[in-house]
Amino acid sequence: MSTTTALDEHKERNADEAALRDLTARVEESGVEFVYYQTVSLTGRVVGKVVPARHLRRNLERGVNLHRTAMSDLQVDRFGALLGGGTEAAEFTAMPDPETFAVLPWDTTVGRFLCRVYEPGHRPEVGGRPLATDARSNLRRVHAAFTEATGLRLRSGCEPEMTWTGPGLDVHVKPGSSPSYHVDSLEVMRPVYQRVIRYAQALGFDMIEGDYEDPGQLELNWLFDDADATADRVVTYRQICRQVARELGVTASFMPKPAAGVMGNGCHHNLSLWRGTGDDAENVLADPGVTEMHLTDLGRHAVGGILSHAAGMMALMGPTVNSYKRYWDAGQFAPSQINWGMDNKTCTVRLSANGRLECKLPDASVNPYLSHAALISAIKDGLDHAIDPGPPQAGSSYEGAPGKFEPLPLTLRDALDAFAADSVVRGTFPEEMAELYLELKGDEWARFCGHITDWEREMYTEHLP
Ligand SMILES: NC(=O)CC[C@H](N)C(=O)O
Repeated sequence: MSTTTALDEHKERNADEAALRDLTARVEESGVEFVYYQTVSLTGRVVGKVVPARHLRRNLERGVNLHRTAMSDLQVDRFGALLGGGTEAAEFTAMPDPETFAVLPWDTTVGRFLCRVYEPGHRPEVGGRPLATDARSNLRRVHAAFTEATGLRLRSGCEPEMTWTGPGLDVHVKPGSSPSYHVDSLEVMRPVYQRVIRYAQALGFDMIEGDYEDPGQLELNWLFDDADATADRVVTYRQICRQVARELGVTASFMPKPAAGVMGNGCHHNLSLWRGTGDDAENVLADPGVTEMHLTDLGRHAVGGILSHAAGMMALMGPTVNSYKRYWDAGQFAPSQINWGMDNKTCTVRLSANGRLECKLPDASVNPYLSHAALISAIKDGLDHAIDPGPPQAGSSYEGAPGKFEPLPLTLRDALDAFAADSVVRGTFPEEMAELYLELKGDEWARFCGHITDWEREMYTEHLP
């Protein structure tokens, strides 16, 4: 008995003769000699292989093998066991998506494809199925199912902030003052932002604006797009920044909260929902006839869905132990309560423009394939059940709590428990993925709990006179 698998379908699409001929000609013309076949692991790490470009046709038709440890964030847990690994040399099949071909601007002899990963054909029970822990292919499936059910597409614009440190990047900050938005601060970052913007543009980003925020913190933005494309760009953007850091001999950190008392590195997701395609597409969150800040009914329900599942999504939006320090340090424009507001930067969801919801939970260490998949499910739940988000928060959320929604979980452990308990958010992912995520992140939390910090040494050491 032979059945067509998802892997077969992907292979068939890639083997379209005319498209193959076009692409191989393009790659030849570009002068690329080496090709990265890459994807991301569950924690957002870019993984993959390099193959000489002369094997391009074969790789497009059959993919490349990727060892299972690459996709399962192999790490040693606190008992010394390997998580998600195993002793057998199981290989998955990484199939490139032809439309993602790009030439690396920092070395034009290298090209890259982004892939989706499948169980290998020879495993009878699962052979040819999408790999359950492949977040990139999961987002595409979740998004396609959402479109099928609602006729809508999620568009998203992400704003990753990050901290640059190293020789030549220090900015002197006078006590009580801030370097935010100073062009003199931006000047210090000139070698950084110029390279990042040039590389990003060469990789097809429509870069729109950038600014200097807190010490060492740079935010460079690009135009929003379909959520799948934006998630790919967030991952590529972090790759670009790491490359620029290597070239300049400095450090590029997406750590969510590098220091207390200054702003953390957020990665706000600006969301809109579109019906139709091309020039006829309309954003259903706003009524084009109304100029003052408002939401349509669908928009209100989308906010209701996001807020109802904010706690359940938190472990994906703030995926590290350090993420939670960003929410604790109230007053630094990261959310700390589950609420929404009209152009209110202290809320979980800010209506940042008519028709645009800014979800402020995600930080710069987010895996954008997980965050967008979760947001799609939360929004769908909001639309399906006409969830009312209540009135917008007026004034700062840092003082006093409006009581409609539960508080945000404020440690990774609490967030993991909320994720495990939220069947809508958890159900966005194959169970195997949800379980691996809980296992990996639970282990990260446990290792942190066992770590003795400087704060404890200072707090509990008896310094006798
Ligand atoms: N400009 C801003 O809104 C700052 C956001 C803030 N850095 C955060 O952690 O989310």
